[in-house]
Amino acid sequence: MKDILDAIQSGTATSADFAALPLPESYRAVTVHKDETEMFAGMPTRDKDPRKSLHVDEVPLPELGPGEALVAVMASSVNYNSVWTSIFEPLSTFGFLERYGKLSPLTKRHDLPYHIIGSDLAGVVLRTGPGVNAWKPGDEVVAHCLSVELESPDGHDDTMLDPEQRIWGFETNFGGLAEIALVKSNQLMPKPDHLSWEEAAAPGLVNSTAYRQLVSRNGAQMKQGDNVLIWGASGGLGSYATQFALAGGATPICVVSSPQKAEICRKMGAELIIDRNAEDYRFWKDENTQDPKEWKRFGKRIRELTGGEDVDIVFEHPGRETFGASVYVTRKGGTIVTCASTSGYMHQYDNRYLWMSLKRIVGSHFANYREAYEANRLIAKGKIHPTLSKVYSLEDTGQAAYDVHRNLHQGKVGVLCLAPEEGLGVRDHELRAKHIDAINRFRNV
Ligand SMILES: C/C=C/C(=O)SCCNC(=O)CCNC(=O)[C@H](O)C(C)(C)COP(=O)(O)OP(=O)(O)OC[C@H]1O[C@@H](n2cnc3c(N)ncnc32)[C@H](O)[C@@H]1OP(=O)(O)O
Ligand SMILES: NC(=O)C1=CN([C@@H]2O[C@H](COP(=O)(O)OP(=O)(O)OC[C@H]3O[C@@H](n4cnc5c(N)ncnc54)[C@H](OP(=O)(O)O)[C@@H]3O)[C@@H](O)[C@H]2O)C=CC1
Repeated sequence: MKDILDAIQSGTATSADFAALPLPESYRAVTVHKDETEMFAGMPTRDKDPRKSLHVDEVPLPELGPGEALVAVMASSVNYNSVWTSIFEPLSTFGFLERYGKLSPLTKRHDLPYHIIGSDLAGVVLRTGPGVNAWKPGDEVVAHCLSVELESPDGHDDTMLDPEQRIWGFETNFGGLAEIALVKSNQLMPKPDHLSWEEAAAPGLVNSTAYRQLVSRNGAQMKQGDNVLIWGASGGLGSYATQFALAGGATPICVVSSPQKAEICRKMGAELIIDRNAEDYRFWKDENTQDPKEWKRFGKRIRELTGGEDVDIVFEHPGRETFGASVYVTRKGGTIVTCASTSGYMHQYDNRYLWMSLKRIVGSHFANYREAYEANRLIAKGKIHPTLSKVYSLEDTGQAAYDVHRNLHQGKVGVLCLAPEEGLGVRDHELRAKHIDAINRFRNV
C-alpha cells in the first residue's frame, strides 16, 4: 500500500508505473457485519449508534471482473445511506447483497458476511478489467454511485430505470470508505483538478442527486425565476440544491434549523431563509394527526419572504414530518420532487390540494451517468463548490456517521482513506485560488 501511495504522491509516476505496481492481498475498509444486524433490535432509531456497528477491518482484495476498475481511494465522504446501513434501517443491506449475488458468478463476489460501505470516492485507478478502454491505471478520478447491468432494454433510455440498478457501496459491496474500491468503469469521472482529494470526494452522491432532482428533465426541470423551497438547505443534498437554484437564476427559500445554518445559506448567496426551529412549526399535533393551520402559517411565512408568491418547486427529502406541508405550500401547477423520507416513509398529505391545484409529485433517485457527469463538470468548472465542513480519519468513520445521524454536521463530512493528510491532490492552483473562499465556505463552521 505504501508503494501505491508513494506513486500517487510522486506526481511523476506514469500509467505503466501504476500498472506494474503489485496489488496488496488485503486492505483496510469500513464494514458492517452480517452477524450484527440485530444489534439494535427494539431500540428507537435515534439511539442506534453507528460507532458500535461500523468497523475498520482488513479485507481481501476482490477479483477484478470485465468492465470494472480497482481504485486506490485517497478520500471518501459520509452519506446518509451509510447511516441507514449502519443502523440496519429501513432494512439490513445484506439482503441487497444476497439478491445481487444470485445474478451471476461474478456478482456472487458481493454476497459476503461483511459489507464494505461508502458511495463516494476520489482516488487513482490501479487496474482495469477486460473491455475497459476509457480509463487506465494512473488516472485521477472520482466515482459516482450508479451501478447498472444494462442487459434489459428498460435502462437504455435512462439508466436509472435499469431493473438491475443499484447504489454502489449500499446495494453492492466493495464501497468507497476503504483504501481500495471496486467500481464499474462507467462509474468513473475525472477528478476536478482544483480540489484536494477530500474536497473532490465530497459532492459526488448528493450533488448528482440534487442535479437530477432539481435541474434535469427527469426531475423538476427548474427554470429561471422559479421559487424553490429547499428543506435542509445547508445539509448534504440541500447545500447543492441551494447552489443549483442560485446558479440557475431561481430563488431558493432555504429551510434550516439554526442561526449558524442560516448564516451558511446567506454566505452561499441565499436571501430568503426560514429557521424552522426558531419559528417552531409543528406540522403534527400527535403521531397520527397533522395540523393544517401550521401548514398555513408556514405558507404565510413563505409569502412574506417572496412578496406574496408561492413556491414552484419543493425539494423534498425529510418525508413524513414535512410532506403534508410541502404539498400544501406548492403553487398551483407546481412540483414536489422527493428523493427520500428521513423522518418516515409513510407520508400523509391532503390530496385535495394536490388534484384541485394540479400539483405533481415527482419521485427522483440518484442520477444516470450523464447527469452525474454534468453535475461533476459543474464542480470541475468552479460553478458549483464542495460543501465540506469536517474531515475524519478512516478509523473515525463511526463518529462521522454518528454526527450525520444526529444532524450535528454541516454540509458534507469527509473521510481520509489513503491520503495521509488534508489538502493533497490539487493540480490546478490558479482555478483554486479564484474560488478559494467558496471552496472553504463550510469549513469548520
Ligand atoms: C443514492 C443514495 C440514496 C439514498 O440514500 S436513498 C435512502 C436509503 N434507501 C432506502 O431507504 C431504500 C431501502 N430499500 C428498500 O426499503 C426496499 O428496497 C424497497 C422498499 C424500495 C423495495 O423492497 P423490495 O423487497 O425489493 O420490493 P417488494 O416489491 O416489496 O418485494 C419484491 C418482490 O415483490 C414483487 N413485486 C414487485 N412489484 C410487484 C407488483 N407490482 N405486484 C406484485 N408483486 C410485485 C417482486 O417481483 C419481488 O418478488 P420476489 O421476492 O418473488 O422476487
Ligand atoms: N434517493 C437518493 O438518491 C438520495 C437520497 N438521499 C436521502 O436524503 C436524505 C437527506 O440526505 P442528506 O441531505 O445527505 O442528509 P443531511 O443530514 O446532510 O441533510 C438533511 C437535512 O435535512 C434537514 N432535516 C432532517 N430531518 C428533518 C425534519 N424532520 N424536518 C425538516 N428538516 C429535516 C436537516 O436540516 P436542518 O436541521 O437544518 O433543517 C438536515 O441537515 C437521507 O434520508 C438520504 O438517505 C440522499 C442522497 C441521495
